[in-house]
Amino acid sequence: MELRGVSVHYGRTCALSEVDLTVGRGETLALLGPSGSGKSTALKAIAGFVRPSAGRVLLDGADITDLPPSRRGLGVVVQNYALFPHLRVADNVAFGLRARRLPRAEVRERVRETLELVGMAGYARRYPRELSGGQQQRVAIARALAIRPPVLLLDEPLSALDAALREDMVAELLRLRAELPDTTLIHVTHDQGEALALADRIAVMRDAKLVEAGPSGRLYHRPSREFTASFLGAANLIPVELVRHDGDDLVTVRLGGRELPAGPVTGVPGGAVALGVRPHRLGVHAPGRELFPATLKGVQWRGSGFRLDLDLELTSGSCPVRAEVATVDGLPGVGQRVGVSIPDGCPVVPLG
Ligand SMILES: Nc1ncnc2c1ncn2[C@@H]1O[C@H](COP(=O)(O)OP(=O)(O)OP(=O)(O)O)[C@@H](O)[C@H]1O
Repeated sequence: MELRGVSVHYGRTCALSEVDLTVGRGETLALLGPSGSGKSTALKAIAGFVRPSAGRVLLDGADITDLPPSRRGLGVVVQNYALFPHLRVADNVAFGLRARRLPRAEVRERVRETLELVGMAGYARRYPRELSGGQQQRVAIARALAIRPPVLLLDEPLSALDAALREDMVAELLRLRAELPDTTLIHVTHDQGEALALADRIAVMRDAKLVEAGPSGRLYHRPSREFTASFLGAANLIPVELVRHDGDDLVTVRLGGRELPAGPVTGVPGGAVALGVRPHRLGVHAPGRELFPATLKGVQWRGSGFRLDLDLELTSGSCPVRAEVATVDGLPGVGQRVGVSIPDGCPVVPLG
């Protein structure tokens, strides 16, 4: 599946701006970004629900930009499942097969197989209203998969479910993916955990543009853009000065008058840079000579640990950061000064 320079406008709103993106066969891609960044619009352009104002959509090298959705042969699952309420589960799943005029015996067999695939074999005769939200979502996925589409498009398929059910469904989607190794999955989400759990590659979107796309591990560990570092893994971005390159992609940076080994560094030009430090990698202690001085601004207990809001004191001014720690025993109270440790080897990203 390929998008080549695809733009979409709704009236005067530009919802997608010159997006280039390729997804390989059998690959799972997450389109990740904040609300309104254009993720759903990108999915709709692939499905054929909106017409690009520029660019082309290709499937297996063939240009499908001008084909109506029904002739693209793709599977689509949207946020609120949209099952046909007056049809039983089996008839919902059979819908696309009957539209393709498959023989009855084949339809019956395919429905049985597909319901089994999503763990809903025992529910064929129920109506959608007799199912839970998670079960309805499984049926919606079965309905999209029944025609064995080469590409399955999922638009926030888990957003209507509660947190526990969402985690079960992530496990379910992973299992499904293993059973359908040739099916390409494109998954729209604003949840970075879901994207990291499910996707081989992630495409990060912001303000109608593709910020960066790449293998999930690379994007998490070596983001090359500030927005990727902060959105994927909620890294603190601490402005630093680049002192020197130490070979490969390692560097030395200066922070608060001290030098610190850092990297990987990806695609940093001459401009301003920041250290991307995940909240769980910051250490917070009583003040000490080897530590960076900070003020403790707030403490939130999160059950499994604490979230601390701090103001890191730098020569250039203060920088708000967030830390996640297991305990606050021995720490001064809110409003007091603390010491922060920053590990070596944090990624460096260009600012802006
Ligand atoms: N039918 C429409 N008419 C006008 N503007 C639209 C329409 N659909 C979306 N938009 C606008 O286009 C932009 C991108 O919307 P889109 O739904 O693609 O974002 P998204 O990243 O999927 O957001 P969310 O996570 O909230 O669903 C937004 O500014 C939105 O307000």
